[in-house]
Amino acid sequence: EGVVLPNGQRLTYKLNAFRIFLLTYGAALYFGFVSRQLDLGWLYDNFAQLLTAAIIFSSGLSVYLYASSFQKGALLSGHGATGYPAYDFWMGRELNPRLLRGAFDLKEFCELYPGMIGWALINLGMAHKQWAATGSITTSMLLVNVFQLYYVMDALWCEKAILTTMDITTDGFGFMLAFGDLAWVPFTFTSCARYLVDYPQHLSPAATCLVLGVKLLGYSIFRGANSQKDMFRANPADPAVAHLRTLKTERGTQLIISGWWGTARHINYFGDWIMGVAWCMPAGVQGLAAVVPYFYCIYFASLLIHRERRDEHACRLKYGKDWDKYCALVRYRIVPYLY
Ligand SMILES: NC(=O)C1=CN([C@@H]2O[C@H](COP(=O)(O)OP(=O)(O)OC[C@H]3O[C@@H](n4cnc5c(N)ncnc54)[C@H](OP(=O)(O)O)[C@@H]3O)[C@@H](O)[C@H]2O)C=CC1
Ligand SMILES: CC(C)=CCC[C@@H](C)[C@H]1CC=C2C3=C(CC[C@@]21C)[C@@]1(C)CC[C@H](O)C(C)(C)[C@@H]1CC3
Repeated sequence: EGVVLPNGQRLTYKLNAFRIFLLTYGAALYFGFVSRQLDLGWLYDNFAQLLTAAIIFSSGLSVYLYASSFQKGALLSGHGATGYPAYDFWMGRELNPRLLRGAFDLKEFCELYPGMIGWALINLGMAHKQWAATGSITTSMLLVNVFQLYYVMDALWCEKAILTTMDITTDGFGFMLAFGDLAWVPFTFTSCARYLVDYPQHLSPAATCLVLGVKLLGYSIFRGANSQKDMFRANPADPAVAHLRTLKTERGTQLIISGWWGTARHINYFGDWIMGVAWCMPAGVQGLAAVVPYFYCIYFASLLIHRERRDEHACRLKYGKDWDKYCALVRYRIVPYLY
């Protein structure tokens, strides 16, 4: 798959994330739970050491990325090469640093492979630790594993969708994404699963149904909105999206102003956040008091609010006054009738 950058340059990517996920996660499942030759609980026992290693590695990678971005011919990010070293180190100067004569894209790899697959494996390790300690896996631990596993699989199966995100097309590869991909995602997104090893929660059937309902609501909005936009961007004449009302723009690309995208300018973020709440709910009311298992949905709200502002800025540059027209038609940023 390829992506055409704002400067017209076309980059190609080899998409192997889902296959590598199947190999690694499948092996962990078999050797951990079937042949029982692998103690996945080791991930729980050595969590702090692994996190420390991830922080050290991502920091070292960031130093390499910053230094190598000064090589002649490096393709720089539009807003990561400001001349302010601290900001450029954080955001990343080079847009798509590569190895092996351009065959290995460091940013795309780090964004989807070690962090996302690591997230699923650490969750599995938490479930294995609970299973080894108690002889069973609670409904709450199962829900967290299944929910987040599905999210990881969705991201890896739809790997080419990441090629049009701002992280690939616009943001440089610096400490924010290196640390975010390799340390933040696998070690903070697993907070709830880790909490459930120390404080097992037993959900009632009613509570389980409530969690499932919230997850289904969030996923319907997330998948419905993202698929609608992806289909429209791929082929506006597709019968599934041809009925949508749109705003024609001088840029040439149309903006959807009905369907999911008529309710809020980033309705997909709202669905994603609702899913995040469903991932935390298995920790129950006791988890709320502990805060840690609800960290994901608290952090995620701040990330999405900030991300929406960054995308708004990018869209205002892309669309100019047409974006103002769009904002007048679709007044809410993320939450319909609220924000
Ligand atoms: N779990 C996590 O930590 C994270 C999850 N995500 C998720 O990733 C998904 C993708 O988010 P993100 O990468 O921010 O990008 P989005 O999928 O939100 O896409 C934003 C782009 O879509 C286009 N667009 C915006 N409005 C419209 C419209 N009305 N009609 C047609 N096109 C429109 C614009 O690009 P153009 O017009 O140029 O096509 C805009 O720049 C989201 O669901 C988000 O929740 C994102 C970050 C972190
Ligand atoms: C505090 C701090 C260092 C934050 C760094 C932000 C990163 C954690 C996120 C920035 C963009 C991300 C994306 C995903 C995960 C989190 C990070 C890396 C993503 C891979 C999750 C799955 C989605 O389907 C996605 C592929 C669209 C998404 C891409 C952006």
